Amino acid sequence: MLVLEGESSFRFPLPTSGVVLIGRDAEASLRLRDDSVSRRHARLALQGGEVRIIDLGSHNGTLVNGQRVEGARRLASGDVVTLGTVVAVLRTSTRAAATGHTLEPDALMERLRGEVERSLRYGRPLAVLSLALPEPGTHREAVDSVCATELHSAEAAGWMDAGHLLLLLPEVSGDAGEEDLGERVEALSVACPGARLGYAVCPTDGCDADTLVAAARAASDGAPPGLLRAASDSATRLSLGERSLLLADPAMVHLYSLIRRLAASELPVLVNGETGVGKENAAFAVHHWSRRSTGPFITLNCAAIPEGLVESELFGHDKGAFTGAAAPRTGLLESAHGGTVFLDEVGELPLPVQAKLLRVLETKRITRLGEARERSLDIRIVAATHRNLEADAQDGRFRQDLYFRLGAATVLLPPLRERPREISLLARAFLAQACQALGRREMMLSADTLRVLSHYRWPGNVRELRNLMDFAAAAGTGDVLEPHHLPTRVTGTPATGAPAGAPPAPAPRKPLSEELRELERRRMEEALQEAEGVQSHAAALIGMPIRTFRFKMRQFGLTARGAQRGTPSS
Ligand SMILES: Nc1ncnc2c1ncn2[C@@H]1O[C@H](COP(=O)(O)OP(=O)(O)OP(=O)(O)O)[C@@H](O)[C@H]1O
Repeated sequence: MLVLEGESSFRFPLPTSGVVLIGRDAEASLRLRDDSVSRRHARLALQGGEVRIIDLGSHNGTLVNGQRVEGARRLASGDVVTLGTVVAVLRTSTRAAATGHTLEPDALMERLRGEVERSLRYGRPLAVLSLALPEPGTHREAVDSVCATELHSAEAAGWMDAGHLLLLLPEVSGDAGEEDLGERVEALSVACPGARLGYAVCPTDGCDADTLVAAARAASDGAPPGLLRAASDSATRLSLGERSLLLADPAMVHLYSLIRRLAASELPVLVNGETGVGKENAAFAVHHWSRRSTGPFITLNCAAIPEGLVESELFGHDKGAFTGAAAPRTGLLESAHGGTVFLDEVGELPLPVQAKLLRVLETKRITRLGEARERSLDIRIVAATHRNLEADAQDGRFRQDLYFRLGAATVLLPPLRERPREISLLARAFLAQACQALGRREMMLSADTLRVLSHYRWPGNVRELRNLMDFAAAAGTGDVLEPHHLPTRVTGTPATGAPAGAPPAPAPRKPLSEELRELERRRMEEALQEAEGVQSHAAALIGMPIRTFRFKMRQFGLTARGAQRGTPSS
């Protein structure tokens, strides 16, 4: 029920059954302040989806749609109730009862999987709203009652555990100011003061049910009490000097708090993970958050240096130490004095160099090649590898004592494919950066592209994603990045190749979904022009629900006047 009192309006969620006392009385369930309202003004009786209002002998009377209520009067959705100068509008009865919406967790997830599929296939909006109770188990009845009165028939809700309710909201895009989401949030906040709410939308925050639920839950858990947070706002941006990192996956967030703790110690750290996963960033974070942050951060990729040169690179040499050593040279370890050395691909270090490195770490002293004197050295080592160093140490490919020394603290970074929440987030951030660097207009990722990216295995991890977005920004001509702009290794579409002398192959076809989307975009543009930019008219012209129309306008980068922000590249 929407209540308008004085200068403000608020929503008052009605229970499915029971009695609601309306008035200025401290005991009234719907407590009003206006002097025109009697202390015990009226009573609502709710049962089996039916709502009746009874005037309790109020001084100024109760009216329904302008008619004075005598005795009990049944209310229908949309009825306007006047209590003194306070007005209340009822919205109910077209909604199904609570039991129809509240599902068991498994059934809810099954339903969400279906909704995600539908959303991706037809480009329809879908939002997942998570509510975290202030105390598990409290306010459940009030929240259930809101679900019963507020959910449309296509929507569903369910308790995922004692403290979290999940709502599936098809056709809700989660846009700022969107009435549908706002109303739900307001009603839930009234029913459960202090509840934290978060939402995720498909495909921006995830292209599968589990990712969306995780994103919505993370957003609700991170929201301040009584407030709503979007999953897209719940990512953490870490600024490490000139480096900027985006973290959204809970595992990554926890790993970076571990790194922050480790940074405070002087322990060597071993970072493990596939290529391009962000190992150097993690190593830099150790340095940045340590007392050494004002000292140098020196990187050596052990795999990139010819075996014969590694030793002199690391330890330095005296003049004439070997053929070609025309002048004395400071090694990398020495030049990192007071700071941190990042030894990337440490597993590739030759065994004799490993022995020498271990000695340096143990004695904190270094001897240049060809020199007899030792110099004291104050460095911290952060090493990284994509290999299983423990297995290498067991098999004798890596010195066990050095492995124990370097791996005193180990940080294992998960591959990008295991952080689905971060794929779309990083893709959008990298694409925006690349467009800015090229001085070109911003590009958007279509829903299909997000889906393709979320299903790709990312063998090159974050680096591959960054390179891909750089390529897309440089090569793409339109404002929307579609799957056919991506390399075939990513889309999985086999390249079409014809043997020499064969008749010319027909023009490669685009997937039907893309052709349909282009047709849809064209029709929407035409409709917008015909309706002279009035969106509701344009939507009506092509028989599209206005909310879907608005959602797709943003997806396609269409403006209200029907002028496209750029020509689609095809
Ligand atoms: N969370 C993140 N946010 C933003 N950029 C990231 C993130 N993680 C990695 N990157 C970027 O991805 C690229 C690869 O990261 P990085 O060099 O740290 O990976 P790596 O694991 O050390 O790679 P390699 O195995 O090749 O040494 C870099 O451009 C880095 O800035």
